[in-house]
Amino acid sequence: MLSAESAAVVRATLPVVGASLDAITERFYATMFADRPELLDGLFNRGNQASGEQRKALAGSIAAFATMLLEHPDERPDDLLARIAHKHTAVGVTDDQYVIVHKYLFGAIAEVLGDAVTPEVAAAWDEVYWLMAGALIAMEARIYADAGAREGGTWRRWRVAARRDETPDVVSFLLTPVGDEPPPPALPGQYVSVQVVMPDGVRQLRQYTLSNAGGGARRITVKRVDDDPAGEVSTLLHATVRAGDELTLSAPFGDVTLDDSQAPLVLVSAGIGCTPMVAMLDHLAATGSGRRVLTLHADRSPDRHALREDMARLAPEHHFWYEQDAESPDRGGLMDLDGVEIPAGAVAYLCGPLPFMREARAALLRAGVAARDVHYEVFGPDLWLAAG
Ligand SMILES: NC(=O)C1=CN([C@@H]2O[C@H](COP(=O)(O)OP(=O)(O)OC[C@H]3O[C@@H](n4cnc5c(N)ncnc54)[C@H](O)[C@@H]3O)[C@@H](O)[C@H]2O)C=CC1
Repeated sequence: MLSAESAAVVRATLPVVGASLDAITERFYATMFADRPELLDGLFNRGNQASGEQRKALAGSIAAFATMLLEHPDERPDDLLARIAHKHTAVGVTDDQYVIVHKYLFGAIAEVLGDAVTPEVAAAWDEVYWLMAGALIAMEARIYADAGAREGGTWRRWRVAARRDETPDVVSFLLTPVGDEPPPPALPGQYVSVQVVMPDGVRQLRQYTLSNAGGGARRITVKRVDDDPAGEVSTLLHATVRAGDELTLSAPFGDVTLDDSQAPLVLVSAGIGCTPMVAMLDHLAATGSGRRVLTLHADRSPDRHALREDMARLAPEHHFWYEQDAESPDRGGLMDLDGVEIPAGAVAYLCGPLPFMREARAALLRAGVAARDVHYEVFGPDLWLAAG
């Protein structure tokens, strides 16, 4: 909880800090990477750096955290922090990196805001930073322990047992662990980081949701993204990885996982957002679940619908929408819940492009699903902006 003195200072300075956050975070990353270029090798996503997405995410998260501390001084936004903590553990963040970030972030604040940063102002924002960092460090320690791993050290090698081209731009890799050590368990809905060495020698990581229940062999399903620097890892995996190759994967992380109640489920996805849904369906089938599951998926066309056969086989009660080439009983156009009976008391999971998720969430709320029962995760660093 923020001290009363700091709360007053943070409240008074939030408008000016908030208005300068973009400049502050730009300066922060520039100075940190100039001094510590090794952080760009195997930790930060350079595509998101180039586009400014990471900067906006950091600025958004600080502003959101400070605002929540002021509005709800007795609560900690654990749900939002947990989302970040899982992403951090998936890339291997370690405690000491919070000290590095602190140094460059507060250097940037002093540089951008100049004389406005009195010792009182610096101390109050320092308290905000360490409240957030302390909560994340504690959560990350627990998540690493649950994954049976040392801090930052969940990487292990997996062999590509099979490569399957699903659609013109989506490929699945079926992976088996290298060595005898049993892999940490995966929950349906979780993702792994894949670490690759790019042609220029720099290591890059990306997260991919597991697209099967992940007993012995784990599957990831990757869409090629040609027109965005952040897509360089997916495109490299498509172009170069074949059966017999090895890949470096983190343990599975992510807190949007299938709940274990008996409430009816509604799985709502579009495009490559099919992956967690197929993992959940695979898990329900593997465990002989008797739960009612309604699966709804929208895509460009049947040919572009990755894992279409798996989804149809594992989801007896499903509706598919296609913008092109829809054939009955599938429907044409974008997803439209008119005429779809949503079971009472349902728990819903959403995954797909952000505008799709916004529409789908609103439609589910109109159909009577409680807001607390609609679960989703935004891929990439725009997490907080979407949450706010
Ligand atoms: N949870 C997340 O954050 C996810 C994010 N994405 C991101 O979204 C981007 C596009 O994903 P793709 O699989 O290529 O999707 P896509 O562009 O192929 O679209 C798939 C389907 O989503 C639906 N859709 C798209 N925009 C919509 C809108 N404004 N309103 C209603 N329905 C809409 C349409 O039915 C479309 O056929 C990717 O760059 C990916 O990173 C994708 C999946 C999950």
